[in-house]
Amino acid sequence: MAAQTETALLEITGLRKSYGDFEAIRDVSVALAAGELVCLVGPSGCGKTTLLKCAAGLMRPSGGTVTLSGTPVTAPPADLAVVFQEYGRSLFPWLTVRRNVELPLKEKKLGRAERNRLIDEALSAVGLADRGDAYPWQLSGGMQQRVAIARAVAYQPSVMLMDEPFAAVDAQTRADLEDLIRSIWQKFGVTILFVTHDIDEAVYLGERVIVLSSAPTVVQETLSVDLPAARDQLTTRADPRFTELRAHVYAEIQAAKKRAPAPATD
Ligand SMILES: Nc1ncnc2c1ncn2[C@@H]1O[C@H](COP(=O)(O)OP(=O)(O)OP(=O)(O)O)[C@@H](O)[C@H]1O
Repeated sequence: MAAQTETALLEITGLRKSYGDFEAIRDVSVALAAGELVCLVGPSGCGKTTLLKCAAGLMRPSGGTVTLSGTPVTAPPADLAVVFQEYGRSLFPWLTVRRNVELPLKEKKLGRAERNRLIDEALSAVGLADRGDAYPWQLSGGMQQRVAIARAVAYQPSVMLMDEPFAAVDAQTRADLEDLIRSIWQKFGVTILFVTHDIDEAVYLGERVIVLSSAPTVVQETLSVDLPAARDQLTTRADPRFTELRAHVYAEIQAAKKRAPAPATD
């Protein structure tokens, strides 16, 4: 663990969060090395969104620390992007796809040519090179989520935090978007922390899967996903090792749901 800490890009240490008397997160430590793709799963209501908001500097934890490249995160850092589940609410309907992707780039002091290059590259990475002039409401849900992903990619963050980004799309689109995330991760080398309640998705996407307990939440287990890096919806999901890993994570989550929380130590 010590070696990982030394090289961590995003480091969450001893994180705690209570809402009034309700103890949501008791003690969570997660460290991501640069270029890792890590999935976070846990029972419903265990605090996945809370954890991500604290990691993004959008919410102040009750205790513990978050650092990005060694710098404490107390507000949303410039080199971090978040993709939320509700793409419908994260895109501006009165702006075209291009303008939506461009919006956060305006904060960076870039020339127009460079800005356009980043927008083009991001839209083509998500397969929307020819839809730049469309408005979000003219696109399907899956396409709108691609726009939200393109916006994050164009921003060139060192870390992308994704909060159940595919929960609201149909199964076929979801499979396509999962493959899109793997390809973006491989192409841009971005570090990704991906939150999902879907066990299959976590195992399919992640190089590591972190299983959280029920609230008050602790890390129940960290699992290394020893599947080949080149993943494919048919062959990977038919791989006996995939089945083993998903059964293991499923059992861990069931155990987490049944386990009575330990009394607080402080
Ligand atoms: N602003 C708030 N005030 C009070 N309680 C809250 C608040 N936000 C979240 N909670 C509670 O904290 C716990 C964790 O919520 P959170 O949304 O982080 O969980 P989650 O794991 O993302 O849930 P899900 O899997 O259902 O999306 C839940 O019990 C929730 O009811």
